[in-house]
Amino acid sequence: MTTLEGLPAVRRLTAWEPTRLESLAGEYETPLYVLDLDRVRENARRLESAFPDAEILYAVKANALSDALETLHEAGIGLECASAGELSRALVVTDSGADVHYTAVNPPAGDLDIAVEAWEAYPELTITAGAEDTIDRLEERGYDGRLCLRVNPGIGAGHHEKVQTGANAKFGVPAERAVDVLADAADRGFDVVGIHAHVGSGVSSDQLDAHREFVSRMGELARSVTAAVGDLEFVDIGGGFGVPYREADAPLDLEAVAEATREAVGDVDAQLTIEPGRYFVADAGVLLTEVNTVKDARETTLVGVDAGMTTLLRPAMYDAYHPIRNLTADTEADSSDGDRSRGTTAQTITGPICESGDVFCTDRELPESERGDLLAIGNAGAYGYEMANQYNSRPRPASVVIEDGTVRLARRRETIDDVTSVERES
Ligand SMILES: Cc1ncc(COP(=O)(O)O)c(C=O)c1O
Ligand SMILES: N[C@@H](CCCC[NH3+])C(=O)O
Repeated sequence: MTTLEGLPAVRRLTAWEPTRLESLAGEYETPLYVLDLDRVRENARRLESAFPDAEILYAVKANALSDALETLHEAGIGLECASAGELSRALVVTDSGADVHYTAVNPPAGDLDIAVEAWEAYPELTITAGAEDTIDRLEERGYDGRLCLRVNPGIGAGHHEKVQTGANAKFGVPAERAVDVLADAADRGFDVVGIHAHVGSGVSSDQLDAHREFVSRMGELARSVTAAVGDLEFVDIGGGFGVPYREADAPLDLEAVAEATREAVGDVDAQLTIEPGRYFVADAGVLLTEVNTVKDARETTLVGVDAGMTTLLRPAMYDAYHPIRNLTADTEADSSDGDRSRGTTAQTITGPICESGDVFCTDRELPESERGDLLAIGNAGAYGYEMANQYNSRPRPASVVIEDGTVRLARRRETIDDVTSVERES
């Protein structure tokens, strides 16, 4: 059983050093994403120790920053890509392509062209198809390389309905059709290497039963495919391992997830493959943002900050909870000469975007905010920058990484010119 105190299974926002974060904001301005690469490595080690015999890939979509990909590649983790763009990033990092999977979901023609070109250069690349059309379209492009079939297992799980994929018809070929589809693909000359499914994202320990049912369906399917079509090299059960976002949430019991997985697929004569994204990076990232407005509204104190739903979309999109800490108030409270101690009050924290959904939290009890305060929004390492956008013609923020105690700029802040220049170029 993973415990909070024993293993560093969850990194609370309070573990970040406030004065350090303040100095980063001072140097690089806000809003600013910060990613701790040492923490990413620790998360990788925890996954490796829970799944010692598995092939582990990183789902690049969680955070595609080159520094994150390089760090994980050096740690022996492969890369799972959801688009031609992610694939292009992975090919910069990989040596042979053998540790790269491209998972095609209704792939635009240009993506398939790039994936097939990538395979010509890296024949050990694996392409995972989630529809028979995708297999046909690969064949039309002359592809007869390593093929994995994404199946729809008919069971989903995850932190929100919008991220549950396992029973959503968009994702994968119905599992009951998999044997026929793979037999046909093998007859057509594809190198059938695996089956794949992804139950959903942000699966927590209280959804362990759904995970158990999911992996048991995958085990059963793997045995049927092996009997009817031939040996499989791997069974890929996707990612989805949840991390705690609320202060009171327990960390995912990774050992229990691994044990349930082994019970279901341990006797299948194929490599187990997992491809988490969030687990590697979520708690390795924070978003720093500055308070610019404090208003006494009718029922709450309204706090305006310089990050918004364009910087971190998760609260607006999924009502996702992210821990928030007022670093300025904490530094004051810690400083020896500081005799100031702020009270707390219920605050609604919102960004600069013209949408009423542009809210990070509603009526959350936090130290009273003042203009100029620096806030840290925790667990922002996964699906943070990746889902950032330029709505309201707002440039995306900068990202810095911390490694071995040093900080470097990993991605510069966009400018308004970056937002508009593509029009002038066309
Ligand atoms: C196919 C696939 N693999 C892996 C992942 C990674 O999910 P997570 O970040 O929840 O581990 C996703 C995203 O949900 C996915 O769609
Ligand atoms: N973007 C989602 C996760 C979805 C992963 C992709 N299938 C989140 O922030 O929770």
